[in-house]
Amino acid sequence: MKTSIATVSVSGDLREKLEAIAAAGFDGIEIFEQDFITYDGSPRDVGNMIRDHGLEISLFQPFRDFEGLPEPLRAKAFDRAERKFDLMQELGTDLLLVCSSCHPQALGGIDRAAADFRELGERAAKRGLRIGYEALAWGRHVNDHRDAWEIVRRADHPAIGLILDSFHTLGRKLSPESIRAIPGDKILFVQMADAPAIEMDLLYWSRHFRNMPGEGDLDVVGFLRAVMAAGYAGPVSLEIFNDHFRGANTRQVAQDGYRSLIALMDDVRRAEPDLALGGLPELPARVKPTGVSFVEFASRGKEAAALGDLLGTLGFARAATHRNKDLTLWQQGEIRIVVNEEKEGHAAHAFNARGTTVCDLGLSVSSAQDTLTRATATGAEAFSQPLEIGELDIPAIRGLGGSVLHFVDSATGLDRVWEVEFDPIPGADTAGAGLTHIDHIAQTMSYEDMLSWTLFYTSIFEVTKSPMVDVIDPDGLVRSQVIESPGGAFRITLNGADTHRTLAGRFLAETFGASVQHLALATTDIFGTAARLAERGFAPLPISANYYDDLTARFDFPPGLLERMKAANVLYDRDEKGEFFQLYSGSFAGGLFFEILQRGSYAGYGAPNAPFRIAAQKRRLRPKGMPAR
Ligand SMILES: O=C(O)c1ccc(O)c(O)c1
Ligand SMILES: [Mg+2]
Repeated sequence: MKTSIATVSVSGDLREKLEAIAAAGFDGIEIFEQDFITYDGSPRDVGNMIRDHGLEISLFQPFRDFEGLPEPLRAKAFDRAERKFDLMQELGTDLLLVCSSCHPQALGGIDRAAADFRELGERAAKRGLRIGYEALAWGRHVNDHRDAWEIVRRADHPAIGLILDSFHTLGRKLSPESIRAIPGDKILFVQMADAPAIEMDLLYWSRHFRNMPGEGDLDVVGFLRAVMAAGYAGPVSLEIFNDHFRGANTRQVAQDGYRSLIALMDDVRRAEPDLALGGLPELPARVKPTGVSFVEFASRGKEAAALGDLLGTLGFARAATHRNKDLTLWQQGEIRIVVNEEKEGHAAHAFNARGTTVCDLGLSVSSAQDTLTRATATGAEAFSQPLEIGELDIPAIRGLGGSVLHFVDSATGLDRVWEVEFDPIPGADTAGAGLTHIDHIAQTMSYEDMLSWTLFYTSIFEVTKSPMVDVIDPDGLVRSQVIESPGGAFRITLNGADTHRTLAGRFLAETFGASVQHLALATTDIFGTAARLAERGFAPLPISANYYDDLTARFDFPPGLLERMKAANVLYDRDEKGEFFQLYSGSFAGGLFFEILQRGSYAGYGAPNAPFRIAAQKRRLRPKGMPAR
């Protein structure tokens, strides 16, 4: 299975596109006519430049409004095709994509179209070229792959075949199952695209909202399964028209594309084990995360002391120090927070760039090595630092935003790192204020990066993603999406900020693009924990009295509960499964904060409370006595 991508899918000029596509690992490209025309170089030079990047030209496209035309338009269409054949031969590609006609004068009729294609096939064959016919979802007469196939079948010419595009089939809610019956060698090319489930005009949806397989809501795996089951053996290509991608970082989009394609082909291979799908790298199945092993802050000096004070008021105990490095382990229940004050290495760089920041996350997984193998096979960069004697080699990769993700398992003893590399501090009370484990980690990013991050997690781990929800900040919108493992042992919330004026956007600006903005720590007794935190001098985020007045209007509470929540600045929500309580710390280090929650069987994240929490945080940011802007 060779990989390919249409040049329209990434930003930049043709040379920038090729560099990024080649660096990401693709075997070939579909050259979009527009990208060729806007480039200042002869077709031969362009062909050579593409091959110099180690890429094949899998296809040239699109050729529009060909079939079903009355004379003299018909003759003109053939002349146009001959000009494109010349160009293809100079470029060095043998396959042309013809998309179904949208021409106002195009006539219907399967036999008429088949006759046109037979003649085009004759002309193409003379030059050793091939033609693939694709049904656009909005084609004038042909907008269904089954009709396109019937035309190809009746054209009955060796140089004429079918091109399938997942968007045009799935976007129209057509079942891909009929593809299984098409002879595989008559399918000349396959384009893959996903899209978010939004009701809108098909053409507009396709040209602006397509995204990488796995980033949207279409059943792209079901589609490609049907194609492979038909016996298709050609390249699997991405053709993504997306407004954000057109303006985004070229390399990032190309890398995301490669990641999505490898994960997709692997899903198909697993779903159709009887098919021999050659040429795909062996990679382990998605790995199940079983929790968060540790969160590591880069900090130093006074900032580290302030962070330590805050951790102390939250009930954490200094539990151990590293034998070789300037690392302190703070622990409470199963929660481990490492404070790294090293002057060299990754954490030092993170601190120098951003101040106190979460520089590393340790995830507990079933197999650390499998996680590393799968992550690097899908394009992640392995990360390592020099080890001293007695230190464990914990597999790690670079996450997005420059952070590092470590994978810890018990099978190979990596979870013993605390005993192996650290000296315990005697008498540490790790029961603390009753915080038991990390419920979730909240990562903030610019909205444009959200699809990337979601794909990163969903392609490596066995997790599901929730629908995106809007969180209203007084100064803008933040979009939030949850990634969680089955059973919820591992949960990440991704928050995409549109502007620098939102709390999330401000955090990004102040920290130069850090990612972890808050850690949510679980207790089974929110009021008991709140009381113990108060004893330690913890100052919760004050919540307005109006919030509690509104709560009484929305919910019925047993006597006394509302007063207890109000006194402890506890926020409340409820779903069919249970009740949810949360309270927050103030912010530190450019906008980091902690959340403390009691969830029981409640499945959400308190989204209805987010606007009130954000408003409360913003009130505290404003200097005293300053009116609201
Ligand atoms: O939007 C279009 O016109 C268009 C062109 C070529 C394609 O392969 C396609 O899927 C869509
Ligand atoms: Mg297409």
